[in-house]
Amino acid sequence: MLSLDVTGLEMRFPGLASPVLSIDRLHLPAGARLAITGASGSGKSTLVNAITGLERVEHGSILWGGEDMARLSGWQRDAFRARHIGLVMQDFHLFPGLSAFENVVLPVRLARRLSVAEAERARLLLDMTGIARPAQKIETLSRGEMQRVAVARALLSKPGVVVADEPTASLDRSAGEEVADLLVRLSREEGATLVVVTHDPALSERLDRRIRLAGGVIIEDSGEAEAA
Ligand SMILES: Nc1ncnc2c1ncn2[C@@H]1O[C@H](COP(=O)(O)OP(=O)(O)OP(=O)(O)O)[C@@H](O)[C@H]1O
Repeated sequence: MLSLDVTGLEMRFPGLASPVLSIDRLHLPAGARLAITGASGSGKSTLVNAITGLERVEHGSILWGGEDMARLSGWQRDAFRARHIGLVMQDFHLFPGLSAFENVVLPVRLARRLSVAEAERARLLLDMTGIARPAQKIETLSRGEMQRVAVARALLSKPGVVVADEPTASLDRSAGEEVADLLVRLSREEGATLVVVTHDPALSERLDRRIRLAGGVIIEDSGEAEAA
């Protein structure tokens, strides 16, 4: 599992006078579980894009276990993400035409030959996420099942951190609760730090710490005392 240290982070976009994100300091110990909340436009996705390396950071540092994401080139960030960060997105990002199993192993297969141990782990993760038929075509699964496949895929390479962006937003309540359960339980069992952007109180309340953004600034932090 990886710790996170964000220092002096400022994200700006062309044409905007002020930064859309401005974070002086955010420390997350390895294995912590953080919820990022805030109104629409408050900077949640920009923060996720910065800490996962999807967006280039020009001001500040983002240390995952000591490695500064802000100093890596584009392809180095992609490699770091593939190796260390499991991503779960609101709209699943699964590939139709492929089975549940094929979706879980696709990122590995695109990078290298799938080992017997990885194939075995993919089957185990699908079992742990309650997907009974790994050969079922992904487009025939329910939305809740699709997101559970995405959770299995995120965990396949034993990432040190799992980052989920609104993972329950497009699910009904019971499917959302199942996915929330899985994310919290499996990230703990697999020893991954967990960072979740969510509007869903049922999910954020299950995490150890909540921060709230407004105008790109952290305005509430339930863990400020411990983190100081
Ligand atoms: N590429 C961009 N160019 C210009 N402005 C941007 C860009 N991306 C984001 N912004 C602006 O940055 C601010 C923060 O956006 P961001 O998507 O991070 O918010 P959010 O909290 O994730 O919102 P939501 O909950 O609606 O997804 C918004 O005002 C948005 O318009």
